[in-house]
This record gives sequence, structure tokens and C-alpha cells, in this order.
Amino acid sequence: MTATKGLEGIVATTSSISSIIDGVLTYRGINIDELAEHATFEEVAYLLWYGKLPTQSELEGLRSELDAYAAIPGQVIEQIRLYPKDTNSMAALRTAVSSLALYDDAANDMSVEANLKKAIKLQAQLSTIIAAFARIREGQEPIAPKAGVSIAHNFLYMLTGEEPDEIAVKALDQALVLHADHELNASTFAARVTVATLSDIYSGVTSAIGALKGPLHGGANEAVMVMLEEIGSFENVESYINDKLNNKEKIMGFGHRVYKNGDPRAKHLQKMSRELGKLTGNMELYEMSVKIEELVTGQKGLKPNVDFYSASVYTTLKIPRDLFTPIFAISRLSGWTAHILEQYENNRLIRPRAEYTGPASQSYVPINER
Ligand SMILES: CC(=O)SCCNC(=O)CCNC(=O)[C@H](O)C(C)(C)COP(=O)(O)OP(=O)(O)OC[C@H]1O[C@@H](n2cnc3c(N)ncnc32)[C@H](O)[C@@H]1OP(=O)(O)O
Ligand SMILES: O=C([O-])CC(=O)C(=O)O
Repeated sequence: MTATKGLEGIVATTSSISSIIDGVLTYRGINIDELAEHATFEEVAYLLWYGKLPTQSELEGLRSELDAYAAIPGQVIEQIRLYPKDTNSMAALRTAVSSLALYDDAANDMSVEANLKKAIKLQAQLSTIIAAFARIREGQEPIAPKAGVSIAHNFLYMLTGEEPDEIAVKALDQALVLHADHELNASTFAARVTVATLSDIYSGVTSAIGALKGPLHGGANEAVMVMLEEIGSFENVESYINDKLNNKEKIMGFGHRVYKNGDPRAKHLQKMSRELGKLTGNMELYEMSVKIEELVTGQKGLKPNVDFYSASVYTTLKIPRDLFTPIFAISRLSGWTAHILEQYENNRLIRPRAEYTGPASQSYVPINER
């Protein structure tokens, strides 16, 4: 038995949800470029869960369900009030999602209908949790979700208490479309491993949030912003990046396990970053990002991934840095739950092997002889 480090290149399941073939990403066979251009996040979530684009009335049906489920139990709000104010936002989200299960009578109902309903419920509730956490830590009261608006709109509204402008809603909605699913990425794999034991959907999503949090995965968008803040201004970019590369340090937001010729989502986020920069009259983050790309691609051949330009996009939308990865979670929840439902449909325990590298056969030594 020989181990493949990081399971690189190992095909661990079949799936009909999303594909990455020759660098092209599709959700249910539809190219991400088309979805980014034309679809709303709610349409994409429907597509991932049901395997087809919704008709107008199916979409309205989903929107009404999302509206109906968006409030979170009062007990979860009370728990959030007890979190330390400087708690990591992904730790807060992971804990709150785990708590939601305690107040859902159907948490352990394994019927297909109950699991689909829980997927939709979680989708509706994730943004409510994050906005409530963000307000409570600032000493503000959480704002109840609003009916009749998109998830992107509702999130920005619950965060600030003000009606968001249309451009911000559109940009966030497109970012949610771009992050919704990505084949067998680490957090989706974590969700599938968890539910393949026939554990419940809340456990699967809690595992996934834990995996997304790390800076080699979803946490990279926040790490990109940390880097931009450390650099500070355009004229510092070159020396900062050269120092990092000379010290063999990683540049966050670059490289990818599967894409070697570039992540097809990055160009959409780059365009969004440029357009938002122009609209707000502040192009500095965009220009710094372009310069970083030029240097990293030029010297290492590494291309930006989905996390790179999302940092400047979210900052231009005035979203606090530590909410970037939770926003990724709002979007990816649709993909995680689609994969969880697919796993339940055709389940087998996921249990690979390990190549043993410990000491050869040894004898037990009694404690007084050690
Ligand atoms: C939504 C997402 O999860 S997208 C990914 C988000 N993560 C990041 O942006 C973090 C930065 N990037 C990385 O750490 C990696 O590129 C990963 C984790 C995404 C992919 O990792 P792997 O496929 O395991 O590649 P690995 O880390 O082995 O890198 C291969 C080589 O490229 C180098 N490399 C990879 N990414 C980077 C980077 N961002 N900066 C500098 N060098 C890099 C490695 O140092 C390594 O070099 P070596 O062969 O000389 O040792
Ligand atoms: O697929 C991966 O390994 C990481 C990624 O880009 C994602 O999850 O969107």
C-alpha cells in the first residue's frame, strides 16, 4: 500500500453536481461563465439541489420557503450573545450551525423530504446567523430577516440595517453564484465523509464549515486581505511580493490543486473588482491586486484562484474582512447540501486506508520497566 499525499488525483466518488474538465467548471453541465452572467444565486441553489434550472413558479416557491425559514431560533441568538466578542467568525458560524440542530425536531429525520427541507432551511438561516453575530459583537441588536428579497440583499440589509444599493446586491449575488459548488473540494469532501456514516445533515455542514475555515481553502480570501493591508499601498507591492517569493512563502489566493492554467472564476471576480473600484472612485486595491498577479504569475507561473480578487471585491462592498470566509460558506452551503443529499442517495461508508510508517512490531513494556 502506497499513500498518495493529499489524495492528489484520486477519484473518490461519482457525482452529477459539478465538474471540472480541462479547466472548465460546470454546475449540472452548465458552464460557470454562463451562470455568472445570467443566473441568480437562488436559481443556482435550485439547480444544485434539483438538478435542473427552476421555472418561474418553482423559483418563487423556493424564494417563499427561504423567506419562511430565514429567522433563527431565539435560543441560538441568545447563545451568540454569549460568544466572546473576539471569537473567530468561522468558529462562531460552526458553533451556531451545530446549535441549530438542537432546535430542529427533524434534525435526525433521514427521509429525503426532511433532508431537502433542512438544506433549504440552512441556506435561509446561514446569512441570518452571520449578520446577527456581526452586529451582536459590535453591541448592536440583530436585525430580523426581510421577506421578498434575495439572500444577497437580505444579508447586506441584516448586516447594516440599511437598504443596500442595487450594485452591491448584484455584485454579492454574482460572487455567491461563483462560489456555490466545486466538485470534491476539501470542505465538500469533509461533509460527504461525515454523512457517509449516516450522520445527520447538520453534522455534515458543521464538518464542512470547519474545513472551509483553513487558509489553504476558504480562509484564503481573508488571508489575501491581510496581505493587501500589510502591503498598504501600490508602491510597496513589488518589494513585499519579491521578499515573500524569495523566502519561499506562499502568496495567498494563488495556486490550485486542480486548475493549473487558471481558475475560471477568477476573471469574473477580477472584472467585478475593477468595476466596483471605478464606481467607488478607489482603484488602489484593484491595481495592487493586478500588480501582485503580474509578479506571482510572472515569477512562479501561479494563477489567481477564486479567493484572490474576492478580497478586494468584498472590501469595496465595505464588508468586514473576517466575514469573507463566512460569505463563502453562505454560498457553498448550497453545494455542500447538494453533495450531502447525493451521498445519502447512494451511500457507502468512506473509509480509505493509511500506509503505516510507524515502528515495526514491538513488545509491551510494563510501566515500571520503561
Ligand atoms: C477556494 C479554494 O480553496 S482555492 C485555494 C485557496 N488557497 C490559497 O489560495 C492558499 C495558497 N495556495 C496554496 O497553498 C496551494 O496552491 C493550494 C493549497 C491551493 C494547492 O496546493 P497543492 O496542490 O497541494 O500544491 P502545493 O502546495 O504542493 O504546491 C506545489 C508547489 O507550488 C508552490 N505553491 C503553490 N501555491 C503557492 C502559492 N500560493 N504561493 C507560492 N507558491 C505556491 C508550492 O510551494 C510548491 O512548490 P515546491 O514544489 O517548490 O515545493
Ligand atoms: O476545489 C478546491 O480544491 C478549492 C476550490 O477552489 C473551491 O472549493 O472552490
